[in-house]
Amino acid sequence: MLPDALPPPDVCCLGLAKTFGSGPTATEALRPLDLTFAAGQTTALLGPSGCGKSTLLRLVAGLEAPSAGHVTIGGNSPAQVCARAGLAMAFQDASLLPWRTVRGNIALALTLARQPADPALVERLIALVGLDGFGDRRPAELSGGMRQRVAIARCLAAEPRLLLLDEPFGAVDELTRLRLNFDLPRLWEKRGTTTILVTHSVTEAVLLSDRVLVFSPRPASVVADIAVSLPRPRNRDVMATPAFRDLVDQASAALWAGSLAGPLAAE
Ligand SMILES: Nc1ncnc2c1ncn2[C@@H]1O[C@H](COP(=O)(O)OP(=O)(O)OP(=O)(O)O)[C@@H](O)[C@H]1O
Repeated sequence: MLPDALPPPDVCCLGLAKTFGSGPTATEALRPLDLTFAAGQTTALLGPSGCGKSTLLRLVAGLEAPSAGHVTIGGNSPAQVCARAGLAMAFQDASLLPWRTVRGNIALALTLARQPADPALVERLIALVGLDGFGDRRPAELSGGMRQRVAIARCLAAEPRLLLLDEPFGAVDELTRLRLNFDLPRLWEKRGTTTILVTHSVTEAVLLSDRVLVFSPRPASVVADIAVSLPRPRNRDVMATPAFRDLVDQASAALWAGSLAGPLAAE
């Protein structure tokens, strides 16, 4: 079955916990968490560095095994969803194949999803992420921000129903980042993608998402769950509204309060 035929999934985390290692050197990254990410929604995860956001994303992607609890994606395990190419993830580090061109890296996502080659789609994605004219370049010939944009395009190629983005715009320049913040949600909305996004930018979290979850310092627990019901599509005008600024203030305050309550406060 092509992923197109699949509905966007709910993601449920039940008693999900992760400790790396054991004994005195063990690192408890996640306390048991119960969380549901609604189908078709975009949720941003905000929290101090090292609190466990990437670990949560990796558990949802099935790249790490939980120490306790489990994840279901539309009722299936992460492994089952991966096998049907229903899930794609973009990491902080773009992890492209160095011997393939931009075009080749993006097209590979279709091959891996056992979908037919679609050169026109690949060109549209290259344009979407602002890389017109760079389709024949190899990763080593691109800047870090350009490589991240290739990784985003690759993620979108197979039209996954679940998109996991781990600081995907970290190395992207401010102007391009803002443009991607406006353009990408339109694509997700059209496709009804369930999206979970880790970002360090409070503004970006509010701009992109339907919900912002703010985490405490490690081991991560949710300190605020903020609904973002700003109208879509969002643009620069939305950012100037009192409602937008109020949401940014709420998320910043929760981040700050969470950090004071957590282990960092004792240092
Ligand atoms: N494979 C691993 N082995 C041991 N410890 C790990 C491993 N992966 C993550 N950790 C630890 O788990 C904790 C959470 O890491 P994680 O990468 O999830 O944080 P994060 O919130 O995504 O941080 P950042 O915002 O800086 O990317 C950290 O203390 C980290 O050192």
